[in-house]
Amino acid sequence: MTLAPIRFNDVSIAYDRHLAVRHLSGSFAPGSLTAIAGPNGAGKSTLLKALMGELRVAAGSIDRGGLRVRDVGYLPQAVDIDRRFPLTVADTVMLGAWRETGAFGSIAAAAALRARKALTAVGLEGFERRHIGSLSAGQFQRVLFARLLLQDAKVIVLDEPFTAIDARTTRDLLEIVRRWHGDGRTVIAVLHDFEQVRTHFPQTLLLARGAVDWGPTETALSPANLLRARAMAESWEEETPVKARRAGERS
Ligand SMILES: Nc1ncnc2c1ncn2[C@@H]1O[C@H](COP(=O)(O)OP(=O)(O)OP(=O)(O)O)[C@@H](O)[C@H]1O
Repeated sequence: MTLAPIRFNDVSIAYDRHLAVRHLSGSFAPGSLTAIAGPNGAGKSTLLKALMGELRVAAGSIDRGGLRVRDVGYLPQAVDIDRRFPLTVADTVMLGAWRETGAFGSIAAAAALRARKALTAVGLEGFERRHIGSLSAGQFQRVLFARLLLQDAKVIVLDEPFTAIDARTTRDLLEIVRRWHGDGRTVIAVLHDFEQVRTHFPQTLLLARGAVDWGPTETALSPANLLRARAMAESWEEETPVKARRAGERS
């Protein structure tokens, strides 16, 4: 599996004129397993959305190493996924194979077989006909991992995949992440649990709008870096009132 790095070249991303990510440079090496960690509002989801082409960069550039966005396996945050569609578990997993079957084409028997295997791999054998709206949060996350298995992407991007997921499901899904890494795929995951990051993710981007550190996890999550990230978060929380106070002082 040959891949080029995914490079961020001095990337800034804005909502209106508010910069959510500032001057980020660095790269995800092919086959790397990287956590993106940082305080609330640090720009982690924003970064993934820009990587997935959902947001345009305000400045700088993202080089996806020749990959098309549709070739990346992407799992958005659970809150961004609508489960009210009248889809079965099998239909949802099959969406991972749309490149082979065509969005409206007849479903290839081979892909259907792979879907069943993927469901077995995530511990949901026999769930094919269940409606996705009837699943628990953990079961639904397993379905979405089965869909990623079917998609067979070389780069996999996960946004808080284990939030509100129980310990057993998390352990099973982390095992799938470990296998993806073993296959040589590039995996990037936004995570909040530092212990999980330290145990399972060799590389970390510690983000606080800008990069605090990006490299081996042990170094990136050093106490000094975590303090810096917290201080940066406090400074952007205070940004608006400080400006207002200064304006007031001058008048
Ligand atoms: N659609 C939007 N419109 C305007 N501002 C937004 C939008 N989405 C996010 N933001 C702002 O951009 C900043 C970064 O948000 P983002 O969701 O990327 O952070 P995050 O690091 O993923 O946070 P969390 O850990 O809380 O999920 C925040 O200040 C947020 O309020």
